[in-house]
Amino acid sequence: MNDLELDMSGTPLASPRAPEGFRSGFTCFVGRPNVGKSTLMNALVGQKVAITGNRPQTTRRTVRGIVHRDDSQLIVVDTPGLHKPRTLLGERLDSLVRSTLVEVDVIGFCMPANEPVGRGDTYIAKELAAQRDTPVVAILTKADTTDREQTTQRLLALSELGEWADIVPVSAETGYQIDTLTDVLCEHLPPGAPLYPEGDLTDEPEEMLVGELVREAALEGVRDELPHSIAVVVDEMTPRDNSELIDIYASLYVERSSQKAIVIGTKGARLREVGARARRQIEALLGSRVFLDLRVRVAKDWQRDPKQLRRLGFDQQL
Ligand SMILES: Nc1nc2c(ncn2[C@@H]2O[C@H](COP(=O)(O)OP(=O)(O)OP(=O)(O)O)[C@@H](O)[C@H]2O)c(=O)[nH]1
Repeated sequence: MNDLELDMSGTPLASPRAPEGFRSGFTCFVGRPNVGKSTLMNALVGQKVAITGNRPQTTRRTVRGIVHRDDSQLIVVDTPGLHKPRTLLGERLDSLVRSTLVEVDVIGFCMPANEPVGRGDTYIAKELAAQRDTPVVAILTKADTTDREQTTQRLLALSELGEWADIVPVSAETGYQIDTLTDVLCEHLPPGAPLYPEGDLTDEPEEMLVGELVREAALEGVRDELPHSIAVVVDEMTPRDNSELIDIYASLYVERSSQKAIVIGTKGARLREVGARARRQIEALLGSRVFLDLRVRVAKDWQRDPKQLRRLGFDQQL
């Protein structure tokens, strides 16, 4: 397993020898868009390392969240929802999900308690059945939204969807069974030394997290196709001389000038709100005061253009 672990983390082992009985390895959560995968990862890690949103397909990047236990270390890889490809970006996402599935030690299949089993769930369950070598734990998410009887019914429906190593109902909102889920996932990890130093919660560069927080703020309240058309690049992030302030310059890319007008809003009101919201989150993340300068730029049809995708940083992740 060692080659694979080094491959995925890209970092050397934190300690050359495994402490007696220690387990370490990777998991990923799969499921339809919007079932609560990113929120669940944040709950497991105990800090916001992935952005969430009430629009499907908020997640575009593979973020690793790291859960530290006395006897194990679980690294959560955040995958975009499995979905049928519509654009070039969509196609790349799909192959990313598939390649992630074969590289983890245990898969978490997420289905929400507050919706009946749909075609998307059946499609993904079938995909997972093909991963014979990797155990799959079925997770009923958003268990806070249903009463006991409905939860039981959903658990039953979930159990009939496939061959699961375990089934665990959880709520990332209330924390219900989050520890239990961590225990269950860790049981499936191979023996091995910790892969990351104690205290690390993610291996995403700070600039990436900052960009994601800006994108999250920009997505709030926008409709239709716009959420998929927004990409954020942090152009510069530097501590200001003789001050505790960090200067951040970021560009918000959209695909058309009509979208640019929406993002900016009347007399720039909307962009100011986005900036204020993002700044609060970034200050919490960095533990420092921040000056945030946001520019909105048009990159025509970037989702379909390989050159633009590369420029916006999607080639390294996808
Ligand atoms: N009530 C409740 N809502 C939740 C819970 N977990 C997630 N949500 C909400 O469900 C929505 C989607 O959550 P995400 O974590 O972004 O879902 P995702 O599966 O990562 O979505 P994609 O990025 O589209 O794949 C958000 O509005 C969350 O606040 C939960 O345990 N309880």
